[in-house]
Amino acid sequence: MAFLELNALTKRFGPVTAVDRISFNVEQGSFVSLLGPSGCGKTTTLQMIAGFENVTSGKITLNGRDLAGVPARHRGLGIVFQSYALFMHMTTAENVSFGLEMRGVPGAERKIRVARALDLVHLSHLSDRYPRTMSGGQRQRVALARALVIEPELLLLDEPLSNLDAKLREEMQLELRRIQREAGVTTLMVTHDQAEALALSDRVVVLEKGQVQQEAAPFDVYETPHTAFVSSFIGKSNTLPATLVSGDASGSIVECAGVRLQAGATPLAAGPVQIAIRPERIEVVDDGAVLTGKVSERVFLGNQWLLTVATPVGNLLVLRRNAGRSEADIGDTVGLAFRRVDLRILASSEAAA
Ligand SMILES: Nc1ncnc2c1ncn2[C@@H]1O[C@H](COP(=O)(O)OP(=O)(O)OP(=O)(O)O)[C@@H](O)[C@H]1O
Repeated sequence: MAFLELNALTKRFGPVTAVDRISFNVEQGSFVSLLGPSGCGKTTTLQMIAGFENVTSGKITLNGRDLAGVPARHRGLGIVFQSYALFMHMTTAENVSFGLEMRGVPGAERKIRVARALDLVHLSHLSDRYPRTMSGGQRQRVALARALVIEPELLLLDEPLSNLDAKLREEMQLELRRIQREAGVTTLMVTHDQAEALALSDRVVVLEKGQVQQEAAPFDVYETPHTAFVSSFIGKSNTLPATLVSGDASGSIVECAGVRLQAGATPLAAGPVQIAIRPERIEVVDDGAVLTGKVSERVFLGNQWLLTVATPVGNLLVLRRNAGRSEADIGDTVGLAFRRVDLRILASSEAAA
């Protein structure tokens, strides 16, 4: 039995089904992200686990315990929200200590546990400071220490880094992972940021319109997306409508805008499909081009160039590593090539509907 189990969890607000029969597991000690666009039901799912929102149907089991009817304060959870909601009139140490006081933990033990939690988040030197005198990243650490000091069975994070600027956010991602590992706490994080989910998680659960689209390790979600939605939501992807002419476990042939292309393996039957290829899997080549096209846009990203190439099958994004020399320019004709396995066949959304 998994540590946290969601079984056909459903939430309806009147006619709106916000969460639609969601099922997934979280193993003890692991870090799982619930990832999806705005309005897909992430926060509602988290709120049901936390006990802040009633469940319409389905079941949540934590460490073998059915959470139905268990009030939020008895669920043993640590929670960090997007706005850290620190007590502004309390110092760092007082903020962290508060939850222990509420639970009647004696003073001497409180002191030891607060010191340990502050040490974990590297904030021991700021224990007497007030939140208003601290940076966003430091406040975020206080919020984490406050959630962890009660030694929760499960840590719930709702967009915990989204108030931080880009650079700090990257730093805090690494910190969050270190803290989670050191504390050994089972963690479920809600985010709309795919890069954050990939960087932090052991497993990613991708949600769309209240339903689980895919649940897998970050590498697998990126490399083998199950649907066109997952393919385009996680990383950049060129996704085009096509017709599957023939295909099996060894490879396939597709037709896209009248052009026949070799593609990867597929279990799907001949008919309408979508094809998807990552921009970094397309090479610009002098010989052996699969497609030829004209560069219509060029963006310099520092470590990479992002080209848009108008080809007979449509516009394709092509990502090239910056090797310290100039890149094909707007108006240039370029040859493009890719491995057939990198051209993935996905069920067309019309066919799947
Ligand atoms: N209290 C409510 N009453 C009615 N509808 C609600 C309520 N809370 C959420 N919803 C609806 O449920 C759906 C899912 O909302 P939810 O907040 O869970 O999405 P989300 O994925 O967390 O989005 P975001 O990233 O924007 O917070 C949305 O259509 C939302 O409008």
